[in-house]
Amino acid sequence: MSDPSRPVRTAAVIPAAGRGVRLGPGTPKALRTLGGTPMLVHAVRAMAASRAVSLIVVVAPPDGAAEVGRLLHEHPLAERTDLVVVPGGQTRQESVQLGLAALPDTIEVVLVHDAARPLVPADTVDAVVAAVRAGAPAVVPALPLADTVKQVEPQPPGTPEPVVGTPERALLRAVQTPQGFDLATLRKAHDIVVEGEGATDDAGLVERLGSPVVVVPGHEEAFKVTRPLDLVLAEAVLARRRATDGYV
Ligand SMILES: Nc1ccn([C@@H]2O[C@H](COP(=O)(O)OP(=O)(O)OP(=O)(O)O)[C@@H](O)[C@H]2O)c(=O)n1
Ligand SMILES: C[C@](O)(CO)[C@H](O)COP(=O)(O)O
Repeated sequence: MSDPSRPVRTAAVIPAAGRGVRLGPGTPKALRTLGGTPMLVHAVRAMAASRAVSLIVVVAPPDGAAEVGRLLHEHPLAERTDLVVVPGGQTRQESVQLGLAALPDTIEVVLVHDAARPLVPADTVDAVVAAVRAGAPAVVPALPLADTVKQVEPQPPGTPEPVVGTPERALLRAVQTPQGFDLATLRKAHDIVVEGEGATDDAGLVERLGSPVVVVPGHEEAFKVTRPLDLVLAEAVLARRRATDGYV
């Protein structure tokens, strides 16, 4: 039986190597600013806000690791959190794999958190860590859906898409990050799933192993900055936090 008083070493991998095509032309998405501070810096601070996290691996755009290193040097963290920057890959899955490869074997629990979810609250991060430490090999924060979802038969642009089904909404959840894992389980999942047959999130890879994945409550402010309107919402949330919580 595991000793609950023994410290479990927890790291966070932050994939930040995406271009942000859906946000529109410009610098890579993670380096765009939110309230004057790069989105990536907010995401790194959100992980460091959890006392459990002792190491953060940032996966930078493939040609931008030096720039990201400089940027993070200008925005230092409290001394208890170590920071490493590695270059990323062509897909999110590849970037996460490169981040996992940088983790020492002393790490037991890993969080994978999108740089594009800069405003996840510390309580959500802590809830994910706590569920993994309690024995779940894979934990995802998620929220019920507000919209009804239709399954369609995809058609070329301009052609109406026939509906083939309406999944029961009460059974669906919209999944966020950080997703938390027993490190050995996540490494195994990434090792056996070949690129191109991947999943859109890390828990999806663990599901293919046949290992259990559980959901804990997500948070509205953990939304992903994907399209321009998300940036407007993120600026508003940040401004409110700065005015009311002394958030930096
Ligand atoms: N090759 C990639 C692609 C994505 N990501 C990261 O994965 C997270 C979630 O991806 P998403 O928000 O979809 O970002 P992009 O891939 O940049 O977006 P888009 O598809 O609009 O280009 C982001 O933090 C992004 O930087 C990554 O590390 N490496
Ligand atoms: C991991 C994720 O954020 C969970 O919702 C999402 O799947 C990332 O998807 P994207 O294809 O990178 O937008």
